[in-house]
Amino acid sequence: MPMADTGPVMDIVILAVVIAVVVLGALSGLIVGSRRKKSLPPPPPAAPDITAPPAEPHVGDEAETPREEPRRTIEEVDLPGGPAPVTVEEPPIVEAPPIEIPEPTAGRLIRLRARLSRSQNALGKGLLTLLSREHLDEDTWEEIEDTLLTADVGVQPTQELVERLRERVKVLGTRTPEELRGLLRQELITLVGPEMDRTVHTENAAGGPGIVMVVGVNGTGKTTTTGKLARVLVADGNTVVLGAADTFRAAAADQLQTWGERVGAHTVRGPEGGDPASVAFDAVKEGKEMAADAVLIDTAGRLHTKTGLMDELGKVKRVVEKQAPLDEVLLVLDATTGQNGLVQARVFAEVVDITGIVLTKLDGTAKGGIVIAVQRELGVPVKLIGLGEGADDLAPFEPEAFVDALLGD
Ligand SMILES: Nc1nc2c(ncn2[C@@H]2O[C@H](COP(=O)(O)OP(=O)(O)OP(=O)(O)O)[C@@H](O)[C@H]2O)c(=O)[nH]1
Repeated sequence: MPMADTGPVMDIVILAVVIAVVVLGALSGLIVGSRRKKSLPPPPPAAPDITAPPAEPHVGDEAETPREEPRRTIEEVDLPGGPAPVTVEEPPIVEAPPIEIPEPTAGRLIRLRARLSRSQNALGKGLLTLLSREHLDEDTWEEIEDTLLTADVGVQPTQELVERLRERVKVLGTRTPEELRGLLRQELITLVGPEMDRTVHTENAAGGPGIVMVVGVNGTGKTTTTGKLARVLVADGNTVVLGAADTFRAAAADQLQTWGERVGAHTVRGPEGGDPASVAFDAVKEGKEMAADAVLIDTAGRLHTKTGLMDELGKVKRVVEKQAPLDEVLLVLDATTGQNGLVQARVFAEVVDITGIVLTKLDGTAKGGIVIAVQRELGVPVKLIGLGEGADDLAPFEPEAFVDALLGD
């Protein structure tokens, strides 16, 4: 058989075998590669598993130097035994609010007399002008009566005053302006009641702090008056503890505390809406522990229902009196509310035994005669009067100085 015929066939067979070997080799390489890949450990998670529970801290964890810590240079590193740099830490300067020195109480009414100018014009000057008329006829006396009524003196006191004036003018005969002024002054002072005890009782017979409860409708100036009274007492050399028993409004307690801080008086307060009686109790307790001269208790004055008010004030009073009797119960009335003020006075007098009245806002009214009317209504003296929003605009009430201020110079 000739060799030339089988040559090309053999070439093809050889080529096919070579290709088969190469393909098999490549395939087996791929399989091994993929097996290797599958056997590699899974890569660590990029971020810690936040769903896992937090690991317990281990001893020494905190000792690790945080990466963020700046590298220290050799100069900054302490050598053992070397002098440690002394870093003196300045204590933070906490500035205590400056304690104010309130104005002395003596002569306050005289200083503030000009504040009564509206009452002065309506009452004092009005009456003096009428009395200076040439003929004091019936009409003039009626006008005098009207003037007194308009200034809220009240019906009964007005009639008394007019009667007495008429009588004395008739008896006296002569009527110089000075004489008339003198007569009016005397009669007004008599009407105001110079003999009444107007001391704000802050001394306790048993030697503990005097306990003063301040009551009145919200908005009359009750909290402000409690704060101002604290100043009056501090000005007279007393130490005072304030009880913010008006827990109905948190702002009222803040307001009282601010008043106290200004004169260095400690304020006892409770949670908003808390029990007023327990605040009052604590205030008296702390006042005793601190050996304070006086404890002033500011109360809430919601007049929604008389029963509610009675319950609340009655409870405060009872709870306080478990420790010591009340020395003073001051009713705060807004002089600008006129007859409404008298209605309030009646309600409060039924609830607690009022021992003194504070008439506020007398600076903004022509109705200074309310002093006379309210005393008549309650049979209780006006002890303090408010003549402005300033911290020391609360004056002890002095009948003579008051009448002089009404009549002007
Ligand atoms: N012009 C004048 N304003 C006064 C006087 N006394 C108090 N006031 C003002 O009356 C407003 C009411 O006073 P407060 O002391 O907040 O009244 P409150 O009765 O305690 O009422 P609550 O705080 O709601 O319980 C305030 O703006 C006081 O500055 C006063 O004698 N003259």
